[in-house]
Amino acid sequence: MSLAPLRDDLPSCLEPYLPQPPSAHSDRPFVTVTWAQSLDARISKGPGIRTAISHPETKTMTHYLRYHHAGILIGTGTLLADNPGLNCKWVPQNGDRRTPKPVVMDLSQKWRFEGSQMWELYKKGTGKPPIVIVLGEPKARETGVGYLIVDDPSVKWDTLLRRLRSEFRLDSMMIEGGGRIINDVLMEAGLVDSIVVTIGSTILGKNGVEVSPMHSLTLKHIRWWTGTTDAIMCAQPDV
Ligand SMILES: NC(=O)C1=CN([C@@H]2O[C@H](COP(=O)(O)OP(=O)(O)OC[C@H]3O[C@@H](n4cnc5c(N)ncnc54)[C@H](O)[C@@H]3O)[C@@H](O)[C@H]2O)C=CC1
Ligand SMILES: Nc1nc(O)c(N)c(N[C@@H]2O[C@H](COP(=O)(O)O)[C@@H](O)[C@H]2O)n1
Repeated sequence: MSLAPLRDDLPSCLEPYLPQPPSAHSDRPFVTVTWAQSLDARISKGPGIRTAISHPETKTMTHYLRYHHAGILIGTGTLLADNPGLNCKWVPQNGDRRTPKPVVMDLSQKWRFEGSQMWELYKKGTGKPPIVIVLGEPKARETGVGYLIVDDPSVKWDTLLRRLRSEFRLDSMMIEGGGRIINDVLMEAGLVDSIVVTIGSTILGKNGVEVSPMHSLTLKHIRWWTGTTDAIMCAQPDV
């Protein structure tokens, strides 16, 4: 799949929200939470249903964000439903290719790298093998895969992100979903640096997976971009 061109005005719009050099005062990565939602705040038609929301030009924006992050993290629901590639297909004019390290949650070890879309992209040389978050020792270690072993089935985001930085040197992390993960991390005070939301001109209905955290969240430094059919909102949590 080739990408639509990146719209000229997007880099300057996104620039203040891109990862900053690692802070000497923090030992967690720079964290961006990003997703594409419908007008009724749904990110898919239902659990386990891969749903296209973004217009090709906002899909390219997502790949531009992937270009600027060291890692990209998704939850088990998304991993099993979407079989995602999680690589970066956007290439700047100078040809400097970069792709993030996928980080996937698979606590109960149901997923295999071999045969997945990530594996296909890795074999083609256009994607990296993932870090898999597992509960307890991995049942089988797959070649190329890194394992982040947790001993508590309820993962603490702050601890997890710090470990991704200290053990795997990932100093910026893009969290793409799904619903449970986004709703959880948005509620963690001081954990999220930037929020980038694509709003598609579609309505997905009550059965859809919703982005709506437990409590309200105030945003600051808000910026909007409008495209052919979608809008993008960039912001920072006001904590
Ligand atoms: N439009 C968009 O931008 C995106 C849409 N999606 C869609 O979202 C849907 C999946 O969302 P969800 O079902 O909410 O799944 P999810 O991807 O958020 O994963 C939730 C699962 O991850 C595990 N998990 C999450 N937090 C955990 C924690 N703190 N400790 C331990 N385990 C934890 C649990 O197994 C939980 O059931 C799919 O339909 C997918 O297509 C996913 C990503 C982006
Ligand atoms: N930006 C965006 N727009 C949509 O309409 C989407 N459905 C998603 N989904 C996310 O992208 C992942 C798929 O990535 P690959 O194209 O396979 O690399 C999917 O797993 C969701 O995280 N994103």
